Amino acid sequence: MLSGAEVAEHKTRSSCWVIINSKAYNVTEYLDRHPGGAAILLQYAGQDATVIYEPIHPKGTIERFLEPDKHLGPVDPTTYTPSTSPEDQSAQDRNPEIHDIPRLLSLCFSLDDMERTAQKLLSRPAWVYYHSAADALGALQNNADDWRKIMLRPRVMRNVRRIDTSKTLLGYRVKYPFFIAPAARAGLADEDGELCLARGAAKMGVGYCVSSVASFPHGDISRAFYENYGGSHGTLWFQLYVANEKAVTMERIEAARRGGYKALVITVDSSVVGKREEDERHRAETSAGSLSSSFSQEPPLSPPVDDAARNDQGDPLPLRGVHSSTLNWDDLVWIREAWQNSGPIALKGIQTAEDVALAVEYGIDAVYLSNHGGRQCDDAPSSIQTLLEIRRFYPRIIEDRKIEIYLDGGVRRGADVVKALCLGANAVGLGRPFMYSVAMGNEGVLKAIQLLSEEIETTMRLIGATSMDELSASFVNTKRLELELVDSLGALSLRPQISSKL
Ligand code: HEM
Ligand SMILES: Cc1cc2nc3c(=O)[nH]c(=O)nc-3n(C[C@H](O)[C@H](O)[C@H](O)COP(=O)(O)O)c2cc1C
Repeated sequence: MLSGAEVAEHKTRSSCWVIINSKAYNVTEYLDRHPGGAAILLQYAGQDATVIYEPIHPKGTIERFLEPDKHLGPVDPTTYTPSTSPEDQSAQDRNPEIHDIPRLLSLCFSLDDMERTAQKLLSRPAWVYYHSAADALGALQNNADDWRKIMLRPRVMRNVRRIDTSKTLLGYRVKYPFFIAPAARAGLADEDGELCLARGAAKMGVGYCVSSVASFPHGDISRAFYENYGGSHGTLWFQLYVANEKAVTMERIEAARRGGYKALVITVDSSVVGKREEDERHRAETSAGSLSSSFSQEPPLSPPVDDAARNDQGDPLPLRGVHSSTLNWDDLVWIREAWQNSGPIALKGIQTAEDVALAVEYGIDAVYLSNHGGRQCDDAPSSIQTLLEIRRFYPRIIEDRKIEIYLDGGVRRGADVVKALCLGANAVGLGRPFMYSVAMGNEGVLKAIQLLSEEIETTMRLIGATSMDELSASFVNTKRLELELVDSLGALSLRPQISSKL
């Protein structure tokens, strides 16, 4: 068995070991391949990294990615102090009385109630990861504020006894005009993570767009969906992050095809990962805590200047360059080829009318307006504002239904969903609310869907609409938000396309 002192000797770029769950690993050769970058590994070189490793890696990551000969075996736990901190335990571990999920759910009357309950249940790293947003939180705030700037215009004295909320999304029937937006690492909230979401979506007949960065293999998630699928309502999409390495992207597309995912949703707003300070602060705090209690008393190692991870061509990646930063419209050619016509293709993260027009030109099936829940570009517009921009500058795109339009960001009420549909969206996604629901397991997911669908039906009755086809712009007053629209658009293409480096 190794000792903490032996591991601590390997703390440089030329020999880098880490301890995770009382086992040592040699990550020297993995440094430049590590998707989270070499710097973080070097920061923990020679030390226990469990506390930071656990919340951000799906189970089985080491077994999958690190060659067996790099698994160095157990480390004597008496020779170093494992880096767990009390605040990283889930509230359930700290307070065993918080375990009556049915009781907790019976006290939730809105998605906001569910969020407050989830905050009590989730571990601190999970809460911080789900809750955080970029920089000064401007885009996050826009998402919350803009729904309130649109008023409803209720029509009365219409027979609204029967309401039909069903729709066809990218060729598949769903019971409600909302879907579960892709969000990474549901496994932080519950050990069944994405499986809870897949079961819930299939049972309730809604859509689920599964993240590239799921806590479970994509085959297991689609199995959980199809085992619970009634055969008539519900659909499963695959969200694709285009990776720095083409081979990784091809593997993801292949997993989507094999798993029977019905649409490929390519995220296009993540050339770098946004600067999420709540997340970074928490990591820094836990890393400081773990260092003070761990074997080594040295301060964290600053990564050497030449430490930046590199892409397929050997170019250094941008800061937080976890996904491809060269992705451009030309790449759609090879992505389409790899997808082999297995279903429609959507672009997620579109934030301007110009890019919607380009997507139409490129023959894309759907645009998914989103600022990534305010986690990427700060001060980006809300998706509902982008929808108004399309209505003003390209009304034909909406009138002639040239492309399906999805959107997300800050949707917390049935009324928000109805507003988006009145303005021409096909359906809306919800990210955080569903991650919070997973903290309450399968029942939590069902409850979130139930709460939202009831609110949609109530809003439709109160404005006097009985089906999705009846929803129109005459039910909303958008004047306040329209005052904030740009006066004119930019050129469709700002500069000649750089040719793909992938
Ligand atoms: C020991 C072997 C390790 C392996 C095989 C490994 C593997 C991976 C993989 C596959 C990802 C990408 C996950 C995804 O798709 O998002 C990832 C991301 C990441 N890893 Fe590791 N990792 C290891 C150790 C560590 C350690 C010790 C730390 C920290 C001390 C760490 C920090 C991170 C971070 C910060 C990310 C990026 C998360 C994000 O922002 O999305 N990793 N790692
Ligand atoms: C914790 C978390 C993880 C996310 N992971 C992904 C992801 O893996 N892929 C992606 O395209 N979008 C991701 N998103 C963005 C969501 O798909 C969605 O755009 C956003 O959550 C919508 O805003 P909302 O949380 O206010 O509903 C993530 C969002 C959150 C909150």
